[in-house]
Amino acid sequence: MFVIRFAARNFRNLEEEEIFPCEEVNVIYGNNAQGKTNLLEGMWLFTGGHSFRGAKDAELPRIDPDTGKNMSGTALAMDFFSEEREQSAVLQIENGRRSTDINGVKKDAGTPLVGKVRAVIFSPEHLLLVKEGPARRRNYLDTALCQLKPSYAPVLTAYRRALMQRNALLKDISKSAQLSDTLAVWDARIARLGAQVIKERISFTDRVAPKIAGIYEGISRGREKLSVRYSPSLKGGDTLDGIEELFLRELSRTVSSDARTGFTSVGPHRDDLEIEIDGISARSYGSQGQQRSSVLAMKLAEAQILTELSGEPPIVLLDDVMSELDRGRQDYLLNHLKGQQVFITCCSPDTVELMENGMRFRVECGAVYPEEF
Ligand SMILES: Nc1ncnc2c1ncn2[C@@H]1O[C@H](COP(=O)(O)OP(=O)(O)OP(=O)(O)O)[C@@H](O)[C@H]1O
Repeated sequence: MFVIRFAARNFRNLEEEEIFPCEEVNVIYGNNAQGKTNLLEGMWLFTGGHSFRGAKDAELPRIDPDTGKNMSGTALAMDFFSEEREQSAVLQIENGRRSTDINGVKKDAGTPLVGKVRAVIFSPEHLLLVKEGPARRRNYLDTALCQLKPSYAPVLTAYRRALMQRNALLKDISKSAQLSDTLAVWDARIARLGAQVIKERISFTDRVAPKIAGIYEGISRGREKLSVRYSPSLKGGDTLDGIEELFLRELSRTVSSDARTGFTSVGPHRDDLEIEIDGISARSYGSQGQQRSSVLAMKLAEAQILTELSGEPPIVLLDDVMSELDRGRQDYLLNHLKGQQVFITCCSPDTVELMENGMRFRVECGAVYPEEF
């Protein structure tokens, strides 16, 4: 899919702006705090999700510089090509509430947009995927899997609920020992559901890992190798039954220490995705540029998976991705991402000069100026 036209009115610092991007790479550049990210944020909202910056809807309308209050009439519009036809959507935000108009059908909510416009976003916050602890990496796998396989979400939710119940029971067992009989019921449930979660995550990782490796090879110009591997807290067990059996054994082996802490110490909620560059941990040893490149590769691989899923590539939004990348890596992003529409924000006009094709837009004080090559 691709965006044909995007317009914003009274959104953040954008008063009344409209762009007609190209189908390939679009660079949005300008000094700090001019409105580049605001533009990407506006486009992202058409996925039906929350702001990728964690902003509340009430923060999105333009603040009147005279009164300091939110202005009314905040609206975003997007014409896009998807499912072999031109479509249009309008998103209005008033008093912290969203309403939509999709191809002329009005709805009093933002949710009807979900699945209409598909996008992948990289923002500086996503660097935590490599820099922080395993929870963010598990979340990367779970989010992708929920999109890829609708049957995964209920299994994951049921696992989390069962885990909470078991943890609550563990805390009570320390006060009344006869409750330990009930534990077996939860152990059986957790082992069955947890085995499914692990199995799905392993097969997703096997599917996405070669894509991530291939993209990283392109970004680093073949100089470095990135590998991602699922790292389960339960070692061994290949089949669903095998993992379930192993899980049950481990739950019973760790029960006394778990009862002391009130927390289940083994299972998919403790697993990780190992990310290594040339055989060493990207988290512990990776440079800023390597960590950035790793997350980018993971995000671009997510776009490839979404393409396989829906039959058309999502739009790719890359916010502030260029800093800390050398010219070779910048060149890859500007000139070698083919077959999908990309929006990249950056500050430096020097970076823009590397572009061989595509469109560029300069942003200044909330105004967007398309520029000729
Ligand atoms: N609701 C709002 N109303 C008016 N202005 C806003 C609103 N929200 C944010 N801004 C202004 O938008 C500007 C920030 O825009 P944005 O985050 O897009 O910057 P940017 O161009 O991406 O900068 P950087 O390169 O530093 O990331 C700031 O000047 C901020 O005050």
